[in-house]
Amino acid sequence: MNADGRTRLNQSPEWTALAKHREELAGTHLRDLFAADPQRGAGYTLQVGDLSIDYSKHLITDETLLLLRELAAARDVAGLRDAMFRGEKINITEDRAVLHTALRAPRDAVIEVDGENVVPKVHAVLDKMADFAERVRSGAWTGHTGKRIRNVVNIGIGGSDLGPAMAYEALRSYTDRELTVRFVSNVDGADLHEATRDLDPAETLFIIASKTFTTIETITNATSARTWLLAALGDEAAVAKHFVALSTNAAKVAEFGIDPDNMFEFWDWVGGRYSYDSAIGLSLMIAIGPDRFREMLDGFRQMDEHFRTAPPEANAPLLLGLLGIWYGNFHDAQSHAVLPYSHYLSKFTAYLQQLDMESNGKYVARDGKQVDWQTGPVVWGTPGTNGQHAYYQLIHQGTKLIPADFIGFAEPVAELSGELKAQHDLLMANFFDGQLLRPDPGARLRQDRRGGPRGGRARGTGAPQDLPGQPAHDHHPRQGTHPVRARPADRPLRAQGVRAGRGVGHRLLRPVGRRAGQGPRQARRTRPHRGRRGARPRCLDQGAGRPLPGVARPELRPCAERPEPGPCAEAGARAPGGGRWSGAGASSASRTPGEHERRASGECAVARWIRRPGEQREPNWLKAHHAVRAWSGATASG
Ligand SMILES: O=P(O)(O)OC[C@H]1O[C@H](O)[C@H](O)[C@@H](O)[C@@H]1O
Repeated sequence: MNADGRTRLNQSPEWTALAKHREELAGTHLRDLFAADPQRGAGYTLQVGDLSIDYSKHLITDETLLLLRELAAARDVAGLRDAMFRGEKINITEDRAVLHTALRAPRDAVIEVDGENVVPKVHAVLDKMADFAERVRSGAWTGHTGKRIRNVVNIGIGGSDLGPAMAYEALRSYTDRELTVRFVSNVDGADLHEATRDLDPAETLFIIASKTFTTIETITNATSARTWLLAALGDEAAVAKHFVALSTNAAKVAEFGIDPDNMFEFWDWVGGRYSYDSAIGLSLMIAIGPDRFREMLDGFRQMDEHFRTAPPEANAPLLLGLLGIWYGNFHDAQSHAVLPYSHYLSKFTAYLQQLDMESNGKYVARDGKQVDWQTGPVVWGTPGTNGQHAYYQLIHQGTKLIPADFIGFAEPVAELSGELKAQHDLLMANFFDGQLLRPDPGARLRQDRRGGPRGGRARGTGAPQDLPGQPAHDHHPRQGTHPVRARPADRPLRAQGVRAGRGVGHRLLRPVGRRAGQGPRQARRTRPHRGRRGARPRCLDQGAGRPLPGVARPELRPCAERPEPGPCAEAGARAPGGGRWSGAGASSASRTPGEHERRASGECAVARWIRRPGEQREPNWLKAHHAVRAWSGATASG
C-alpha cells in the first residue's frame, strides 16, 4: 500500500486478474486464437490517419484487452494523459510540465504553463526558424566570405541528434539535394573529422543543438568545429555567419560566442528525446523546407488528437503501451524488436531506443518507492530485410519471446523508378511474410521424416509432435504498422504514435500492421497444403483480407494462372534470408520440404518475385531437406 492509500501496481486486483488470466492462457497457441475467432484479423486492426495497425498476432484475447484497459483505468492513465495535455507538472521529480504536444498545437490553441499561454512562443520560434531556413535554402544567408551555404552540420547528442538525424534520413527524398546535411554526435574526433573533411568552411553552417548547452560531447565538438572554421577563415567575426544554436540556455550560448540573435529557443518543458519538432529540428527544416516541416507537425498533431480523444478500446498509443506491460510483466519478454522495412527508417530504431529506454528506464515509481515489476524492454532492431540475414533465426526459432514491430510502407518513395521501384514489391513481400503464422511445424517435420515432398502431396497426419528445431514459433507475437501512403507526415506520424505509446506509463507501443493477408483466411492459408489429389494449392492471394487503399500487393497470382505445375522453379533462387520463403529469414537448414511445397503451391511471394525466366538452379530445399533429416536423426543420404 502506498502512503496515499493506493495499492501498489502489482498488488492491485487488476494486476492479479491479469496474472490469473495469463495462467489460463498458458498453452494457447496463436493459431488457436485465429481458428476460434473468424473476425480476429479484421477486429484487431486500428486505423489512425494513414497508419494501419494490426495487432492480431499478439498473444491476446478480448479478455486480455479488457483486463489491460481495466488496469489502465484503475491507475488513471487517462487522467495523467489529460493533465499532460493541460500542461500540468506531471514530471514530479523536476517539477516540470511535459508539453511536447504544445510544439505542434495550432496557432489559436491555449496551453498554459504557470499561467502563461505557451503557444504564441512556440509559433514565434517556428516562424523564426522558417525565415532562417528559407534564407539558407535560397542563398540569401551567406557565409562570412559571401559564399552560399551548401553544407549544414548539426552537432548534438542524444535527443539533440537522434530525432533530427532520424527524420532527415526518413525524409531524405524530400530534401534539397543541393545541400549536404550531416550529423555529428560522437566525442570521438573521427566523427567530426569525417563530417567536415571534404567540406569548404566558407560554405558550411554549424548548428549547435543542445538543450542545456553544457553537454560535454557537444561543446567539445562545437569548439573543435569553430577552430576548424577559424583556421580557414581567420576571422573571429566569421562565427556569427557560420554558427547558430538551438537551446534553452541563452547565457551559455552567449558564453560560447554565438550571437543570441542566432539562437533558436525552446523550453524546459520539452524533454530532449521529444524535441525534434522544436527548434532542435532546424537542420531538418533547412533540408526539407518549412512547408514540409509544418506538414510533419500536422502528422504529430493528428496522433496527439487521436491519443487525447479516442476511446480506450480504439486508442492506439494506449493499447500498444498496455501490450508492452503485458509482455514485459506477464510473459517475461526482455526485449522488443523494431523492424522497419524501409531503408529510410534506418535510424528509427536508434531514435526509439532513447525515446523508450530513457523514458522507462526507471526503478522508482511515482510514489518514490522501488518498483518490483518490469518498466520497459530493451529496444533493438535494424531495417528489413537486413535483419533477416542476421538475427531473425532467434526471433522465429529461438527460445526467447521477442515481440516485434514490423513497419512498412505501401508505396516506395516517388523518386524511385524502374527496377528500384519494382524492388519495393520484394521488400514488402518480406514484410508481409515475416509476420505470417507458420503451418504446423510438427506436420512439416513429419512430412520430412516420411520422405519429403511428393509433387505437392504432403502427408502430415497423426498427432502433432513438438520436435526440436521446428521452423518457427507461431506463438511469438508479431505486429505490423503500415502507412498506406508515403508522404512527409507519415513517418513522423508513426514516430509520434510511438512517442505517445511510450508515454503510457511503463508502456510500450507495439504496432504492426496490415489488414490484407490476415485474419481467419490467412490462418487457413498458412496451413500446410495437404495435397488432396486434384485440390488446387492455396496461394497467398486467395482469400486475402481486405486490401488497404493504395497498397500494391506483391505479385501473388492465383495458382490457376501458374504456367508450370509441380515443384516451383524458384525454390532454388536467390531468396533473401537464405530462402525461407522470405520474412522468417532463417537459414536454409531450417527450410523443410513442407515449406518447399508452400513455394510450389504459389505461397512464396519472395521467391516468385526474384525468379528469372529460364533460370535453373540447384534446389536449395533439397540441401535443406538433407540438413533437416541429418538433424532429426535420419541419415543425410537417406
Ligand atoms: O541536448 P543536451 O542538453 O545536450 O542533452 C543531450 C542528452 O543528454 C543526456 O544524455 C540526456 O539524458 C538526454 O536526454 C539528452 O538528450
